[in-house]
Amino acid sequence: LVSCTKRTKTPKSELAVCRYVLLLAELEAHQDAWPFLRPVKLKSVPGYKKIIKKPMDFFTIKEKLINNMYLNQENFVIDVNLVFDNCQKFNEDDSEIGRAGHRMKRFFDKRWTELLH
Ligand SMILES: Cn1cc(C(=O)NCCCNC(=O)c2ccc(F)cc2)ccc1=O
Repeated sequence: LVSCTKRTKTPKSELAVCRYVLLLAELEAHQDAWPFLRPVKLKSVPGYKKIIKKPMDFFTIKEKLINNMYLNQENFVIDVNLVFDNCQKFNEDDSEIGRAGHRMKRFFDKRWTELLH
């Protein structure tokens, strides 16, 4: 009889983690990813610390992935969307970083949908 205790992660969640790692690698490789690759330097970007309550970036997401901190897929998507929501909040749509954020969000939404089907 196969033991029913969950000694290891269920294969489903391992597949999900692979999907996140793949998708994150694609986000980081995107030509418009440069504003989002590392945490925004709060000392060198005036106003950012006050305006953005929950900073997030692709490097931080990768660390959370590696430390297995995304127990379900929602939290992964929530953090990725936080990167783009912060960007829209802090930057004019018609700015270098604002436009990069919109392009990255469109790219993510498309790939996320494709990977789910
Ligand atoms: C998302 N966001 C980012 C900034 C920001 O100033 N971000 C750093 C830009 C400079 N960073 C680079 O140019 C860079 C970073 C890593 C790399 F691998 C290559 C280039 C300001 C407001 C904001 O809302």
